[in-house]
Amino acid sequence: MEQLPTRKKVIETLFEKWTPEDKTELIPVSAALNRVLARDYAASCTIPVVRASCMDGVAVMSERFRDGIPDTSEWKNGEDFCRADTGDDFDDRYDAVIPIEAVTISDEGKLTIMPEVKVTSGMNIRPAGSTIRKGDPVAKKNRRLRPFDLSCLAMGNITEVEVYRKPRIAFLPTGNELVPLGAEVRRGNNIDSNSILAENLLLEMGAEPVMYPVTADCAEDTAASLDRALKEADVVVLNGGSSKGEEDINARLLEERGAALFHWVAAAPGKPLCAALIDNKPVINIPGPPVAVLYGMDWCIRAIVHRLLHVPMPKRQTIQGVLTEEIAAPPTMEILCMMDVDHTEEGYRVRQKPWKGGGSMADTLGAGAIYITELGVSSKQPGETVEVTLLRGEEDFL
Ligand SMILES: Nc1nc2c(c(=O)[nH]1)N[C@H]1C(S)=C(S)[C@@H](COP(=O)(O)OP(=O)(O)OC[C@H]3O[C@@H](n4cnc5c(N)ncnc54)[C@H](O)[C@@H]3O)O[C@H]1N2
Ligand code: MOO
Repeated sequence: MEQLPTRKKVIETLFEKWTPEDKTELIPVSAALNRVLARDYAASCTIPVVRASCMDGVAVMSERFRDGIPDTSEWKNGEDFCRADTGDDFDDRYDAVIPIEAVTISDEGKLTIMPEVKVTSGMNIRPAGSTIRKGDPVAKKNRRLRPFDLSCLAMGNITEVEVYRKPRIAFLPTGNELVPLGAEVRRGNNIDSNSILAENLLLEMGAEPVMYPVTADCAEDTAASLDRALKEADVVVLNGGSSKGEEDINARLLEERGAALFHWVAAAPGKPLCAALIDNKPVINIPGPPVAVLYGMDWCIRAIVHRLLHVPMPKRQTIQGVLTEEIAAPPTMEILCMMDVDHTEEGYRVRQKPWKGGGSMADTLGAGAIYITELGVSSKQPGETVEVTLLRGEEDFL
């Protein structure tokens, strides 16, 4: 049997032939959570500007303590000492802070210092720049900004940041049978559930979905929608119409334009996937079945989005589970298996959900984990341990 191109091969070839354009924008730091920096940033200020107390206490002049605790009966607040709490600045004449627990200040403002107190210059004082120094690096290019990164930028008084624009990914559902969510479902109809799936997968990836209404299976209309999407987006996903039916015109359209790099891949569900490049923009025809959309969005579009975002794909949580039933798959294909996960006293037990016959698509999509069969391996037997990737937090299974 002919070996179809693997997911790896498709992505490698696409990335070799495609030169993504870096598009950036300037946004307020307060709106930058999870965005990716397009340049390095350094602090534009020093904090503390001079220095600050690092205890709640009393600031004093250390030279007066050279011979032990001085007589403080005539000391005046604001002249001989002053209150300086944690983080406070104070007059330059003082150079040490005594913790408040080691002194008493009477109602009349008279200071008494405990006899065992030792005072040295700089005591309990944070120097200038101990929070941040002008010019200190505060955030690095190609970092996804987490809450603590935003606080570092704020400490450096950076108000706006240059980030990569969210990749605009157009999603074009196609099919005469499709009706929008909420419409009456008549004989022969199917609800366009892939749009809500794709839109939310894209949002999770940090992309900006550009959603199109359903286009009928008509070559002219699809070509017009595709051209519009190519103007509006960085990447276009054409959904459905990828296989061999009369109405399967989408992959054909890409082939006719001479843009197709691959049609049919060694990954199923979704084997008739077609990957193309038009005007230096990836155009991916993901097959119509919902699990094919889940898989295609995951291995192909996710890789493209992260390339545009300049960050590696986040690692997902995996667990080791013992198979309760055989998984059989052609050794030339990487098959996405939707898995049920059970937590027992002996650990995890996993089982493939049916994806063609024997169960509903809705049940299949509700799987707790995925397993992708390995090239060159034709079956996994009950009792074997496999690594599965969780689609929900592990806490959901415990
Ligand atoms: N004779 C053959 N038939 C098929 C083959 C083949 O090799 N020979 N390949 C099969 C494989 S594998 C797949 S995968 C599918 C691919 O289907 P298409 O990409 O052509 O998709 P459609 O025919 O348009 O739709 C298939 C199925 O998916 C539903 N669909 C489509 N869009 C949506 C949407 N937006 N939301 C929800 N569901 C959607 C559609 O209604 C159909 O039920 O072809 C096999 N056939
Ligand atoms: O690959 Mo289609 O790959 O049967 O769903």
